[in-house]
Amino acid sequence: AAADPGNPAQVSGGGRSSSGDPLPENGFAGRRCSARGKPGGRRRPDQPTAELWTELTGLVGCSESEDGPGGAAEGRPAEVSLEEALVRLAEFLSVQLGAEESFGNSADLSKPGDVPPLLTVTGQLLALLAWIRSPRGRQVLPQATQPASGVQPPTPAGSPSQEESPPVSPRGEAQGQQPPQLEEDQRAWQRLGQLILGQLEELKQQLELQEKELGQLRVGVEQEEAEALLELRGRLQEAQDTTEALRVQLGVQEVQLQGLRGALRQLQQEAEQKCRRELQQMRGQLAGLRARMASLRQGCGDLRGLVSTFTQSCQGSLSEARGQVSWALGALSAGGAGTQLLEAQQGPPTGCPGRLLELKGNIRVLCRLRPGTPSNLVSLEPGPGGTVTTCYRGHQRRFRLDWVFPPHASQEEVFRELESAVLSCLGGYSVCIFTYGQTGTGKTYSMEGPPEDPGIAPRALQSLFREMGTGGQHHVTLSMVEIYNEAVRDLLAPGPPQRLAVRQGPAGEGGIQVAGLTHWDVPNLESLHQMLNLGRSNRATAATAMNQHSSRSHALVTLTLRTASPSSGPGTAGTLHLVDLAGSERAWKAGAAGTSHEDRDGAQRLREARTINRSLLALGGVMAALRARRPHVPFRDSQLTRLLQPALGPGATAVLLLQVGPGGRSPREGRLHARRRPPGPAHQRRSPQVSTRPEDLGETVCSLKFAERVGRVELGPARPRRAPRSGTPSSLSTDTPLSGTPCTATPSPGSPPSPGLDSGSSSALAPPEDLPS
Ligand SMILES: Nc1ncnc2c1ncn2[C@@H]1O[C@H](COP(=O)(O)OP(=O)(O)OP(=O)(O)O)[C@@H](O)[C@H]1O
Repeated sequence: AAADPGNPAQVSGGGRSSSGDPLPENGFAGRRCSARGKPGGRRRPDQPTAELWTELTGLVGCSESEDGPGGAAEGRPAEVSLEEALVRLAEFLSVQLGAEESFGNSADLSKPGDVPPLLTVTGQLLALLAWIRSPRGRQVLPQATQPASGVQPPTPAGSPSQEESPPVSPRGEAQGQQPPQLEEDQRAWQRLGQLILGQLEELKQQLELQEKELGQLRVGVEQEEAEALLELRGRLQEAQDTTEALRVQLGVQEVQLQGLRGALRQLQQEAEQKCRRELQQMRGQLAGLRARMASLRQGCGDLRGLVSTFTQSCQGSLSEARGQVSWALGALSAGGAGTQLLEAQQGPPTGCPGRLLELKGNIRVLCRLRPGTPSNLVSLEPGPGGTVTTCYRGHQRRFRLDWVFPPHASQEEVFRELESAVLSCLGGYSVCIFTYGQTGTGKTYSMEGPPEDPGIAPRALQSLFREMGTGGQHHVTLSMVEIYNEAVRDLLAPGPPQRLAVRQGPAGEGGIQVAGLTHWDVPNLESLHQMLNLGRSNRATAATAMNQHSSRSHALVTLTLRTASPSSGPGTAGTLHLVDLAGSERAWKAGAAGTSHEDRDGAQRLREARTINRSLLALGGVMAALRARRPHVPFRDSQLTRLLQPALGPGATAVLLLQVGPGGRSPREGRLHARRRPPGPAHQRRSPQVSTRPEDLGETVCSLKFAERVGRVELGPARPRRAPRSGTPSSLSTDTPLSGTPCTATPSPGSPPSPGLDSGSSSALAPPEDLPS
């Protein structure tokens, strides 16, 4: 149809040649050739629009050449029908339209002026195709293969009508005798062809334009793509670098995290351990505080007791003073004031020591720690109202005592605390000082002490004699006994120590009596020391001879101090008991026999331990009864308590010095110690090193318990005693002055008393005739 716009017959595919037409040169024939050269006749996607156009026009040319007479017979390209050509053109245009739309050049069909020519042309082609395929078209079209067929395709204006057009005759005839209708048709065809050609031209230009734009777009897109690709690659590289760096950082941070976690775990563990430790410490402190509170409560109770005792004592003293004053006034008014006042003045001295004693209380428990005591086992708060804390089998226990001496306390310091009690004997008070504790804890050291550093006994005697002066107002007597396996032996008796009988005194006289006990008059300090040495040597000799150990027996020294009574006055009789108690070891320990040849010794030790324990238990029982103010006090349960009855009776003062040390000797050690121990004063002996076994601490705890119990005992206010009018010395009895052998003779100074001693009276050591039965 494009080949010759002025010839509609060519468009309809009439079998004429296109001679003189410039288009068929590159028409369908060429297209056919290229279609053959390319299998399938498919158009390449990159084929430019100009080529397509050429191909299209070539198609029309081919069609025309095919229509020529005999053209197909000589190997010419196959005929293309008009319909096929139109179909292909429509296809092509619709593809083009699709391409335009895909570039976003879709037309706005609502405005008729904006409808693109390509769409109009395509629409007209489709209308033509529809007409060709319609029954009318099919009827007409075979005739239309001839130029004279008179086929009239539909025009945009709707003319000419197919029905009205006359039948098309062959071309030869039509050229000769063309009816006016046919001419009309031809003109219509020409107009249509021109219209189509114009539109195709316009289409071609648009296509070219679009191709150009497409090319530019492609280049732009490719450049953009390349740039974007480059940018993306750059970003990818950056991202990879960043990822790598982050990975490294992550690794480092993971390592740091691990370290931190480990540190955290360690910190947690440390904190837990610290918390546990602190908790334990706090528990210990709490337990200590509780114990302290309990002891404070107890101390409070004691203090109350002391206050009431003090009040009673004050009232007693006041009434006594009132009585004395009224008696003195009465005596004065009676006219015999001179002599009686003198006698009254010689009544019981109520000086400083006595009053101090009353204030301090009549049962006092002091504690002395031996040097070398491990502080992890026994710790203390020294001083008045001090405490001793033991740590035994993981349990801490605190004991409050009246006074606690530290390990470095001197003998002088210890005695200073006891001096007032000792001197109160001069005022008629009865004072008893015990040393109590395990073997090897320093009982003998504290009581006797070495010569260069004397203990309580020598200092007490010295102090008493210094206080008495040389006035000769006091009459001093001395007795010394030992209790071994419940046997009482007189250590000052002439000859080997004899067993003595202890009896209750006659009814009404009270107290106890020791038959045959020797009492020595002591004129001065030197004589006293000689007598004491005699007693110690007797004890040591006995221990050696009988395989005994001094610490397996209790030793009692009794000093009686009577004021020389004026003829009309009663005077006073004070007593000082110095008691070195046996070691407080338990029986199982003492009885733990070693080898077979030592079995006899073991049995002996066991018996000793039992009797010692029995006597100490009895002492504890007496203390408990006194504390509970029971009407019956079991003084008769042991020889020890019987002998101590006057010292623990009403109005007496008792001071218990508890010795605490690292532990005693084992029985085996004790035995060896006993065998090796030479006779002589205790201070001349050297005790072996004591053991520091923690299990020995059990003994210390028991001793402390005992001491604490004793500390709670109340004996009532201390009272001075009047000397009996009979003139006999008072020793172990309070109510009954006579309880032993009165000594009138005094051993000469410088020579210790002995059976052969002639000190002016041979009867001095003889058993008294008035010995109580
Ligand atoms: N405070 C102290 N300072 C220095 N040494 C002491 C002290 N206390 C005790 N000792 C020493 O400890 C050792 C044992 O003391 P001591 O013999 O007095 O004990 P003990 O309890 O009387 O024993 P035993 O019951 O066997 O007689 C002695 O060598 C003594 O010198």
